[in-house]
Amino acid sequence: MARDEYARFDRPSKHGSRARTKQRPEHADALAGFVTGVDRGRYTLLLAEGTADERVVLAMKARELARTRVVVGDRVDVVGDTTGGKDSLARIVRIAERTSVLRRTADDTDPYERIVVANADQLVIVTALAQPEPRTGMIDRAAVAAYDAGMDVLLCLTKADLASADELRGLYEPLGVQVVVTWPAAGADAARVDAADAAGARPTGRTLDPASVEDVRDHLRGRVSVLLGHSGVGKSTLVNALVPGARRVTGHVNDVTGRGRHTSTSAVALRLPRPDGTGGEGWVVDTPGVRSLGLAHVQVEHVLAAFEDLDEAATDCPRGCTHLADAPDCALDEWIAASPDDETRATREARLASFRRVLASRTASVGA
Ligand SMILES: Nc1nc2c(ncn2[C@@H]2O[C@H](COP(=O)(O)OP(=O)(O)OP(=O)(O)O)[C@@H](O)[C@H]2O)c(=O)[nH]1
Ligand SMILES: [Zn+2]
Repeated sequence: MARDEYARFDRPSKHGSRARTKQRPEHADALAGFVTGVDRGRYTLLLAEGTADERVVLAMKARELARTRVVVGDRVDVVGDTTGGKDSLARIVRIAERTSVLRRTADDTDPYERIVVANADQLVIVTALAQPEPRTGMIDRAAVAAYDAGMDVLLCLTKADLASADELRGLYEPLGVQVVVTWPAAGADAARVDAADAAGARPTGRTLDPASVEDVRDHLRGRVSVLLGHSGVGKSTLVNALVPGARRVTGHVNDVTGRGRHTSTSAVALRLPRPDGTGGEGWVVDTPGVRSLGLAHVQVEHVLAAFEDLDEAATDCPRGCTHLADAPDCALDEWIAASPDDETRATREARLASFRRVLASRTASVGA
């Protein structure tokens, strides 16, 4: 097991992060890079982002980092051949302190929860409204993992042409989860795509309604967002709509394109292009193969911290309170009782019910 997987992780403070680096200031000439892909010990980095010198560089880890995991989203320092030329290989010598870490669950082949993405701001839970049916247990668990990591949650509901989003909105909006909805563009394309789908050709080039895609883009702008979703929910369709020509821009060997299936199970960061095609306005990290996120390490207090009002109300809870519905003397029940009027009470009740449902999913069996 890599030691850093279990190194203590300090949540970034809402009042600014403490930038400190433990490493000695060697390699003063090192350049800063952003890890966009990892493939068998080779790291794809973007250097000089947003400048005329911006380039994609392939790198390996320096020997002193042999036992340290470098993941997509990491901010690193590199030395050596940083030209990005053909056959060039740079060396990663430092990893910046992470502001967040998102872990995938342990599974049969690997008993450890591993970090899959570092420094992400937001988790985008992509869920189809039908085909396949939405599973709130999975959404709840993903939300808990995100809140524990100090990330925001965006619920992206796809296939709105097939079913209404009202019910899911009602479940998650009380939590303060942002909800966006996508659906296919109307027109001749739809018939062609349906025929291709019926013939089993995939992934298809289904075109999403441009306004619905813009709405998603508005929520991603300027942030690092991790996209998580089960197979078939339309995640590839969405990524292709958000990042046309992703392969060309990022130069990955294992990224997502409109023409092939995922060939890798590793995460990859794709840059959201600006409308004029210059530079980027945020990153979307696709996580093929990640089915659910790790919850074993989750601390209730971390999750609670994501909800300011509940966090404040819970200061009167008994020591070690689980804050769940069956918790004796939980101050959150008192908070409801103390509502100044009926409307506030209804709002608080919905919020607490959502919070408790999400929190309870932590201990529910996987695959709920
Ligand atoms: N009706 C409908 N179908 C959609 C929509 N978006 C995507 N699809 C279809 O849903 C199926 C799955 O879409 P993908 O984009 O391949 O889904 P995915 O989540 O990437 O799944 P994997 O490729 O298995 O990881 C395809 O047949 C799409 O054409 C939508 O908004 N409405
Ligand atoms: Zn409590």
